[in-house]
Amino acid sequence: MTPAARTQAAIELVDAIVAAAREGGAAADTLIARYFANRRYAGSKDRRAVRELVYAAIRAAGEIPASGRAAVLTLADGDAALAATFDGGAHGPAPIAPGEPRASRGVAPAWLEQALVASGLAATELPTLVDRAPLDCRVNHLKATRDEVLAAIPDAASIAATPDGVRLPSGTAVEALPAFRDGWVEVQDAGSQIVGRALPADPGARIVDLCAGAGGKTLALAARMEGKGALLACDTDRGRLSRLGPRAERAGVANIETRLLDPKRELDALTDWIGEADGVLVDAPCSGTGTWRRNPEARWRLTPARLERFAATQAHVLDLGATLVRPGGDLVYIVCSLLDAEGAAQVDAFLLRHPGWRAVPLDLPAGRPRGKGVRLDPAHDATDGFFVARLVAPC
Ligand SMILES: C[S@@+](CC[C@H](N)C(=O)[O-])C[C@H]1O[C@@H](n2cnc3c(N)ncnc32)[C@H](O)[C@@H]1O
Repeated sequence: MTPAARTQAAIELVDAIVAAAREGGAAADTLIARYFANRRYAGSKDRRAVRELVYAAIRAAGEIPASGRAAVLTLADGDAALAATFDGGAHGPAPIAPGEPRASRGVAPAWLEQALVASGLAATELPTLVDRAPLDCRVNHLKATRDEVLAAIPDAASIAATPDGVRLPSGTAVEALPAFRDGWVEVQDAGSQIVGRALPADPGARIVDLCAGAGGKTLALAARMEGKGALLACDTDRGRLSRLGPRAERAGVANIETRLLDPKRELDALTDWIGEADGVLVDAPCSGTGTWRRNPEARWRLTPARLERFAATQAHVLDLGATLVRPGGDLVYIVCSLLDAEGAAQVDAFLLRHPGWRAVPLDLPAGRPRGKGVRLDPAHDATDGFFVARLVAPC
């Protein structure tokens, strides 16, 4: 592809991503994969270049842009080589017309930037929310030590704040590495590794991971439990939960049971666990404001109404989790969001609804206190953004 054709491809892709954000369509990565599936003439260098341009355009536009062209033109204003590709050639974009509209630069839509600042983030820190994320992995101690992984992957470096974390150069094809195929490492952001450790998980414990998804935190819990005890992984999403089985097999974990839950009737499938769990992890569905580094277009999809629906689901799954905890047991609440409405305020509201429960201090190697929990963010911790709180049931 010529440089101009790459620019045109990026414009078309940003158009598709904008439409998907407006209509609740597929994620940017999926759209990019589909686009190239139909364009076999694009080589790997073309794909990489187009993808980088697409993500740079998404990152630069805080508000949802009017068009892909407006978003890419914003980048072209500061990049003479990119501007030169608007040459009107057969496969390239039309020349830039005087006064053509540009996408407005920013971190997020104005209402979200305001909500983040009201949640205690400094305006100067906001740009870190859409920086490029590193590629972090967790060493699976059931199969290897961190030193063995560092020896096997020479480009990997220890992540100091985590006992099991290693950071790889961005873009590493991790799934092709023998260390990945043999279950020595799992892809998991350092922040996710750190907040997951808020839940005690001793060998022999009985633990429920209520919103397990594809099991990123479940597998970390299983490793800390050394494969001993009972670990129940639940989710309402069949597709996500079904990915946990093969991952557990690769990781050499045998003590995970999965259960698919019916939304709003979750307890029907959990009667045998009511009041029985030593610990329950509620890694609740959320707006994902802490993971914009990985999914920058997510900030164009969020609306105040969607945020309210997330908050209602979070209260619901927290109450559900509390039902499963034994007297004196732990309920750990996590969201990958930096908004108080989904973090500190959820915990305050939970404690008002559940007299006798208390929040206990957390001793984590990263993050700062926020309300009755701890918050990690890209600016201070070089991780995705998370809120975590540990709640203890009355005896
Ligand atoms: C933040 S994701 C979990 C990520 C996962 N724990 C990990 O570490 O990879 C939240 C999950 O909650 C699930 N979920 C949504 N509503 C739920 C409900 N009512 N009960 C249980 N899980 C629910 C979603 O399907 C989603 O997979």
